[in-house]
Amino acid sequence: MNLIIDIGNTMAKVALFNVGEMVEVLTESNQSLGCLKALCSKYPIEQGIVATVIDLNEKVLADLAALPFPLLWLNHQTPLPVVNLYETPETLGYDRMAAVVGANEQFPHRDILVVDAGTCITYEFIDSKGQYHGGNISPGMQMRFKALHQFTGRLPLVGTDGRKLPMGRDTETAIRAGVMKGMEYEISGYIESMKHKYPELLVFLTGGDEFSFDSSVKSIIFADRFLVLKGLNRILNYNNGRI
Ligand SMILES: Nc1ncnc2c1ncn2[C@@H]1O[C@H](COP(=O)(O)OP(=O)(O)O)[C@@H](O)[C@H]1O
Ligand SMILES: CC(C)(COP(=O)(O)O)[C@@H](O)C(=O)NCCC(=O)O
Ligand SMILES: [K+]
Repeated sequence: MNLIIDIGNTMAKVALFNVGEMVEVLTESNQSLGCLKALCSKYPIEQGIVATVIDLNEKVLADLAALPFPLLWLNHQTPLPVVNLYETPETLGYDRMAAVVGANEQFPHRDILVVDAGTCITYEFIDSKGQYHGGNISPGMQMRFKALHQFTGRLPLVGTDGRKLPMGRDTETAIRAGVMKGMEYEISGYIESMKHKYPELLVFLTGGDEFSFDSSVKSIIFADRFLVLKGLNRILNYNNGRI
């Protein structure tokens, strides 16, 4: 069995895969992978992979070093099942690469846009030849709410809970709509503009931020919350015997 660890700027996601099947998944703090010990005693794990976009603290590093099986640290030198055309592979966040590897595994000969809505919203494009071209980095939902509060004199910190209107009628709904409708229009805009260039485009939506889509593009969207984990599992299997 494979241990898959995706450490983001907000949350760590840890999953167990038995060949291609995810048998368990946990979301927890990215400051203490407390679940590792329990998982190691619960499953016969043979190997693991870690992708992190943050510097890990000493405790997490020690816990990972103590794992009793080979661990692949995903980086710019790791062999990949797709072509990486990103011009700065050494600065790429490999959660982004894992997301397209996961999408490409499901639809290997399609042009795909992956939208990952987490701390940041990232937009990744991989073409039908399996070439990852890169994409864009945009503020995530919580970052938008926090920024409006932190960088203004009087705006309150607003969250997703509460009245949702297309156009705000008071300070709270104005901020909530500005963030949530802004994200939806941004995402729809990317999809619409990319569909002109790639008419057969498929779209994956992943990441921890759930939000409804009531725009016309819903038909070509595949929601797959575990896309990064699936991509990491594929990369680990692709490197079998090389760890
Ligand atoms: N248990 C949780 N704790 C914190 N945020 C959560 C949780 N579950 C979902 N979220 C939402 O998911 C977002 C984090 O999504 P995720 O894709 O894990 O981010 P990242 O990969 O950037 O760490 C947060 O911004 C928050 O809105
Ligand atoms: C863009 C990101 C912060 C997204 O991370 P996340 O939202 O998953 O925490 C991460 O992929 C990253 O640190 N990237 C490095 C810069 C780059 O990808 O070019
Ligand atoms: K992520």
